[in-house]
Amino acid sequence: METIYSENHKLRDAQTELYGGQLVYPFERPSRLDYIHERLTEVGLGPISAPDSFGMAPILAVHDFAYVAFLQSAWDRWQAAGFEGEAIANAWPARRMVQTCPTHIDGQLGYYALAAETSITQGTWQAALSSAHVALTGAERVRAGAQSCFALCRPPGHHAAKDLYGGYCFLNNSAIAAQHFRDNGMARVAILDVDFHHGNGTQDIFYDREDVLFVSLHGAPEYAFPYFLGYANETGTGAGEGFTLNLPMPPGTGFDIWRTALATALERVAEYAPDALIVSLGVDSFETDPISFFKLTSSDFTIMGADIAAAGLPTLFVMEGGYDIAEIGINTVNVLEGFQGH
Ligand SMILES: NCCCNCCCCCC(O)(O)C(F)(F)F
Ligand SMILES: [Zn+2]
Repeated sequence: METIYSENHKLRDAQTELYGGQLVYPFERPSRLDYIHERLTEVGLGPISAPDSFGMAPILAVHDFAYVAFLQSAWDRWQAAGFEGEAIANAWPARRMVQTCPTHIDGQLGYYALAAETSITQGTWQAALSSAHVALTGAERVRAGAQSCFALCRPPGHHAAKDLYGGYCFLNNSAIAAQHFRDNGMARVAILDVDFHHGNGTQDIFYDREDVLFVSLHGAPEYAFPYFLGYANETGTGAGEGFTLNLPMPPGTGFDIWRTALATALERVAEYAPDALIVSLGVDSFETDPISFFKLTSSDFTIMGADIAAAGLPTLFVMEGGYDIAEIGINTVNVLEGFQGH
């Protein structure tokens, strides 16, 4: 299986994340991809190629123009406003307030942020754009006939909506790839999100559409970020009714339960009969992930990959989360090796 990868991810090098009332070194750190890259090379999964550039059109096919303009200028405007630290939202249009975008950068951060843990820093925009181009290059490989491809994306994307960032995400790589498939001849695309966290952004982007099926296995929103989307009763709206399937699971869920949910998810995918499958691949369902509460083991990830392969669909894997960094390489590549059958 070929991997698409760019060193540009290192331009996203935030030094602070708001966690437990403290500013800590971010869980979503550049070294995550070093461990995955090292494991890919160690097992010889396949060639590792640089992304092509796709400009801004595929990004603007998913994200609002004003939001993209905000992301491009936020850091410079934050600095120009005289703030010392990294750009972090601290005020939101909460209940019964108006959803009007303010003029000041401090207000705009809160208007566009869905959470406060994620800072915007020098290089964040460039890294996010490059990450989307990694996903698009992987999509092109699948379009050109590859049975599978791994888009080693960083920063991740599945929390980003058309006009929202947060949860370490800025541009929704999987959604951008799905829209690219749709804009280039595919009638139906399925997105399977196996990251521990609900892909609220991906769900939101396609929620009223029947041409992209969204299926997610994740920590129950009563207990897990993003908390405010991901319930089983969210099934789509309008033309999209029935084209969102959420499979939330409680703290302590192990692979036996998790695998049953995967089987349900893959049944829905088979019924939908898409032209391609995009897997939002986070491995934070791992038993010792520091910010999650599922109990999958490293060998479970191999079985996960094999189960996904059984769907028999052209498959684009898009990297999302995973924070037990010493194990992220093994766990991620186990999925890919399991998918390939060796
Ligand atoms: N007390 C825990 C607070 C966690 N706050 C942020 C969690 C973000 C998860 C990001 C991710 O893993 O879903 C992605 F795939 F997007 F990277
Ligand atoms: Zn996650």
